[in-house]
Amino acid sequence: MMARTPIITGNWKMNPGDMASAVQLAADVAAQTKGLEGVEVGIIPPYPFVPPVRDALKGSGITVGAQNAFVEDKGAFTGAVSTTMLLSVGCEYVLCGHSERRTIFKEDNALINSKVLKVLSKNMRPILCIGESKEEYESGLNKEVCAVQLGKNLAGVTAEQMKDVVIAYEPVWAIGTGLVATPEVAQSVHAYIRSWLAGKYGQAVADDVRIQYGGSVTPESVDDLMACPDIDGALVGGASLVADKFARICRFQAV
Ligand SMILES: O=C[C@H](O)COP(=O)(O)O
Repeated sequence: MMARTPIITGNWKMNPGDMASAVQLAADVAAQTKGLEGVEVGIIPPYPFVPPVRDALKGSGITVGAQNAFVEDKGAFTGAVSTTMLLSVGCEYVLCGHSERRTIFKEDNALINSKVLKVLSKNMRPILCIGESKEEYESGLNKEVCAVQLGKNLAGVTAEQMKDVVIAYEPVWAIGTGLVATPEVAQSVHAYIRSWLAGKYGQAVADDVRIQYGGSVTPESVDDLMACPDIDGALVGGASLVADKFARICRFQAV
């Protein structure tokens, strides 16, 4: 098994409110993570801010990704943005299946699967977000829900392609609520996800896939989460909008 390089990404969602603030935030994150080694740090801004954020991060080693992509390359698809366009402005990865896309924008598993395959076909990396709702969690169905999403969203993805896939386990009840999953709960689901991947692709492939945790990650919670053997990074929302908080998360101290 290769050592898995931890990956911390900041999903800015529909924030901050203007380009100047976005550039400032990116510059502050770059300054405050300077010299950091052994971890991949990424920022996932709204579409219009991708090129200026990319420029503000130049030389920092921080990568840039996109929050969404459409499955066609170009044409009459008003409001859509293609993977080709994202690649041309320097995006290295694309979030697929974020719960806000699943619920607010009604994306179903088949569409998410098409997006994962499209992103991979462009040699970009999908960050596939999965996770259960509060009701499903309370009914003890978290692993079953993840298994269904993995099966449907990774349909047609080969073992060879899995080296470019990052999975983000994001329990919906933990997103933006301050209710971070305990390290025990998160580790147990991450271990389950890895065993599911081993069942489909073999243990060697599963051992190399990075699995992020997402949902109310803060400087206070990151160290204990990152100390878990199957937690390989964090997908950070709210705390990624505050440079010193995000930088501290990137400097997690797993013991
Ligand atoms: O993509 C990020 C997640 O939705 C987590 O968001 P949050 O850190 O604000 O809970």
